[in-house]
Amino acid sequence: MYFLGFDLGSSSVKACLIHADSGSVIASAFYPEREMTIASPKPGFAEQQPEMWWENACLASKAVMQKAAISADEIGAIGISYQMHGLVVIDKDMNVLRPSIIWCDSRAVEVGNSAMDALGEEFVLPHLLNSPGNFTASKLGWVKQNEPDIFSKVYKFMLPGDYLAMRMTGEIVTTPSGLSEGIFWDFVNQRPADFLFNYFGFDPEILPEILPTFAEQGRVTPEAALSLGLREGIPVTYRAGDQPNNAFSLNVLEPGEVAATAGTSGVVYGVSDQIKFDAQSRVNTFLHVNPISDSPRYGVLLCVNGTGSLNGWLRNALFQGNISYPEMNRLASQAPVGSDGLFCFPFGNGAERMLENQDPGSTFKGIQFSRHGLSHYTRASQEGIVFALYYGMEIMETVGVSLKNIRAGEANMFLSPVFRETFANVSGATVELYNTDGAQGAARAAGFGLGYYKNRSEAFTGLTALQTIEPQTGLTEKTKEAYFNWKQLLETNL
Ligand SMILES: Nc1ncnc2c1ncn2[C@@H]1O[C@H](COP(=O)(O)OP(=O)(O)O)[C@@H](O)[C@H]1O
Ligand SMILES: O=C(CO)[C@@H](O)[C@H](O)COP(=O)(O)O
Repeated sequence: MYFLGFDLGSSSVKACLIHADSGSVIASAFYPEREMTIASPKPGFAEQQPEMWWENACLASKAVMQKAAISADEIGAIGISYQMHGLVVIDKDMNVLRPSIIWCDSRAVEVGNSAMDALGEEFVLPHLLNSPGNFTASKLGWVKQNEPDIFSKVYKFMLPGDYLAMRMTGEIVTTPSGLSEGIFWDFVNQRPADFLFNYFGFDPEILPEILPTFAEQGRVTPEAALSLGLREGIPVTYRAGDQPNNAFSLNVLEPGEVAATAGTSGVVYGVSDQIKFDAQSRVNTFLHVNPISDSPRYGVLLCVNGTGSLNGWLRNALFQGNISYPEMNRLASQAPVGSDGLFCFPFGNGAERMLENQDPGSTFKGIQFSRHGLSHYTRASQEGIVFALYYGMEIMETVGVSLKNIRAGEANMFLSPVFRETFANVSGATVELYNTDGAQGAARAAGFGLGYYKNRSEAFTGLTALQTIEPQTGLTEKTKEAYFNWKQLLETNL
């Protein structure tokens, strides 16, 4: 038997087919080759067309099936991971009513702040663990206030992964973890937050059916099977936001375990069995996904929006697309630690939660024409992203999350030696890089959702640490000094 995982990222849709018993990857593919478009029709807006996600999912699925050369009858289940906090709205015929307002769109910040003021922090925080901020509920509130004609046609709202699953199965379903990432979940009453629906004036009927994360959530329809190159009737048995899913992929399930990723966004994610939250919502707490524990697990997450998005922007804007990421990494390694005093602030991809939803834009500081060249720009960008992540990690530590040992997939910006070494040197943490990614994790999770795997060792057979990066004596001092200067500049300029 095989399991098929999809990861709907902001840059591409990845698909991965694994063998159920050995856990080995049979084939993987992603579409498109260059990052998907994020449209910004107005400053602070970030939108993607759900149809584009579906088309790329179909291409990735067909490519995997072609590479694997197995019969689709042998696929036991499908799992889905997806970019979080986005909003998709559909009418009663399942037509999408407007482009998706995605996670890094900043338009709803004021809507969320007004909700927080009206409902009162003392009430909101214990129930939602976060401000409604810029999350899905506030985005839906924005549509209601600004696009009443569209809002009046909304039959259901959903998260990006719920949409992908709907296209596969025809079922409109979500999960408690998904509702928590949308800030629709009341942690006190362990159900959708009625008071928030009342505040925004949302009819509870627009909520999709709620099913567990690991369970059958629908079966591939004949029409979808044709588009995906699969067979009808394969069950979808798992869906989760890409950050809890990244943690799952790395077998980060229990308290004290920590995962990281550096895709379009960069995230550090710590698991806890205690409710921990930041009163300023600079780091966020959502329901984690854990198939082996009867009691809830929580994921405390810091997000830097401008991670791979900055790296991709540099590639396109500075190098006009004529360079590969490995070449950029080589260039970065030619500049010294601290980039000879060139500092980059990577905040050019929407409201940064860690900066209390300010959107200062990205800046390079300290440019000296006779000293700095392309290698400095490339290194300063990678260092700036790591410093921003570490700035958030310091906040996580104040919330009680310990960050000594961090697991990540050997993927995205963790492929860059400068990036991963700077990460270990500034944080003092040991970083373990594994042979996995979000699509592979979603495939393994589908096996849990089907009931095929019963425990961690069955589900994670073949998951291997490829390398361990320890802080380097001699470089930690210099890296920390560069971070200290970066942080001072950030705080004086905010
Ligand atoms: N070899 C590499 N070195 C450094 N960064 C890379 C490399 N390959 C890809 N990336 C970065 O990873 C980003 C894509 O990561 P990915 O995990 O696919 O994102 P998402 O899940 O958001 O779609 C790219 O924008 C790019 O900046
Ligand atoms: O907002 C967050 C996490 O809270 C982002 O991590 C999104 O989930 C998008 O992820 P990528 O496209 O960067 O994987």
